[in-house]
Order: sequence, then C-alpha cells, then structure tokens
Amino acid sequence: MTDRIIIATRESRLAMWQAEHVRDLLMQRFGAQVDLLGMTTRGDQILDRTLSKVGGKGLFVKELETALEEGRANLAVHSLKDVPMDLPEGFELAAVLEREDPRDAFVSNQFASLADLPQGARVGTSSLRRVVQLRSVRPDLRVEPLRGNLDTRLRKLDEGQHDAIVLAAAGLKRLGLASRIRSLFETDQMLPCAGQGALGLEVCADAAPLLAMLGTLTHRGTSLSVQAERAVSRALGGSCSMPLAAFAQWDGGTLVLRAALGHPERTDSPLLRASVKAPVADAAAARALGEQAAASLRDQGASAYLAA
Ligand SMILES: NCc1[nH]cc(CCC(=O)O)c1CC(=O)O
Repeated sequence: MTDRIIIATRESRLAMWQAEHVRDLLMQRFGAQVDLLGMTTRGDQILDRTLSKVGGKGLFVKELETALEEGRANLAVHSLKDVPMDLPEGFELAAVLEREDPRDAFVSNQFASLADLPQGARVGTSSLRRVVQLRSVRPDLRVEPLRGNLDTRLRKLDEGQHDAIVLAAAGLKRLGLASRIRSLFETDQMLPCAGQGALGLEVCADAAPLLAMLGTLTHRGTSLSVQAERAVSRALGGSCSMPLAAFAQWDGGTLVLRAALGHPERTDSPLLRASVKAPVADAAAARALGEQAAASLRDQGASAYLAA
C-alpha cells in the first residue's frame, strides 16, 4: 500500500504546487510511485462571500477527506493554516514539513511598503486577522474585501481595484511570484496566523504503515511551533475565522510564542497581545505553551472579543 500513493489535492495553482512538492519528496525519499487526484472543493467554488460566513476552513478540506475515507486517495496535502484546529474523527496529521517564510507580504504596483501608502489608501484583504492588524497601525486605510486564489487576487490589484494587497509570502514564493513582494511585514507589525507557511500531510488514522513512513518527514521545529500556535486557537474555542494571530519560533530548546487577538467589529478595541516562552521538547509541552498564551489573552478580556 505504501509503494503506490495517491495524493488528493485541490486544483488551484498553489495546491497543485504543494501536492507536486510532496510527490517529489516521496519519490526521492522512499522511491514511492505517486499519483495526484485533483478535486474541486466547496471552498474553491464560493468566491463571492467571506469564507467565515459560509462555513470556514473546513470547506477546503472536507472533499479531500472524503476521498481518503473512500480509499480513492491515501494522502491529502494542506496549507496548515487552512486546516481546522481539530481534525474529524478518523483522520490524523502524519507529518508537518519545514516551514516556508511565515511572514505576510505587502504587494503593490505603486507603493513600496505600508508606511508609503497615502492617507485613506485602499488595501485589499479578507482576512480578519490582517484587517485588525492593519487597522492597529494605520487606522486611516480603507480595507476592502479580496477573495479568490493568488492569481485572482493579483489580477484585482493589477486592475486597479486596490492600491495594495496583503498575501502570505509563502504562497507567492512557492509559485515563483516572489518578485511581486514589495516588502515583508515584520512579525511584530503583522503577526502570522497559526500554521502559516507550513504544509501538513493528512491521512486516515488507521493507515499505520503510511503514518509511520510519512512521520519521518516531519520537521521538528516547525511541528512544535505549529502545535503551540494551533493550541492557542483551540483553547480560545472561537471559530477558525476569528481575528487571531499566533506565531512561534523554536531554537532547538526554547519555544517563543506570540499571539494577538483583535475585535472582529469594534474598531476602538485594542489588540490583545500575549508573549510566552518555555523550554519545549515535545508536542504536549508545545500545546501547554499555547494554552498559556490563550489564558493570558483571556485574562485581558478575550471573551468579550470572542463573543462578538
Ligand atoms: N488562506 C489562503 C491561503 N492558504 C495558504 C496560503 C499561503 C501559503 C501558506 O501560508 O502556507 C494562502 C494565501 C494567503 O493567505 O495569502
């Protein structure tokens, strides 16, 4: 079963790149024969509404999981930031690959950075996390919705619908579009969301040989970081589309985790921030650190933000 592997993937250019990247890795590392099964998910079809209003992240993942369940594929490759905090019963993350650049990128045809934008400039993004952080440094900006895959978003920018847009650097780099990045946000200005830049490999929990084999691909620092980040979100129990950022870095011993939570509606509410660190050597300790960051946000009044 592990000598021929079928990867279920969405058909966007980024998803295909990621699936092909994993295919190449599996061929190199294990000499496996790998095929791709392209699929369109509900999340890909809904382009006119904010995802958080129609069911959130799970929309991109569900169809792929069904393919795994029915044995049409063995493996699904995801951008971890699109994977819900708790996988449905019967599925497991077999591996977390080394993280690409986790930062957000400022993309514009006229302006070099956020600081260069004139008063009242129009910035495209549909991510509440980006909206609240933009608002906190530049309350004057007009933040406008922007959806679609990377190519669609860049086209909307090029058509003049926005003065600038904010995108994950990882996606742009993977697609050979790094030249579109005018500047990278420092993480203290625009903290990434949990899992940004990392890929997760999902399999059926009963696929023991495959789980063991793929597990060897895990990048330890990325995996511990992402466990802590995802634990913040899980502990806050809000929806996966809440304006929450969580970003961790591991130096081989200590995990440093920062989180930020914005109010989804009230522009006068400040961002809540937490920063915690501890020696971390396993997933349980990483998750405990995430829970500590969530507790700190709660102490600062996070529940009023989450209820909104
Ligand atoms: N939400 C869509 C999505 N999912 C993963 C990436 C980029 C790659 C990554 O962060 O792993 C993007 C694009 C973006 O947010 O700009």
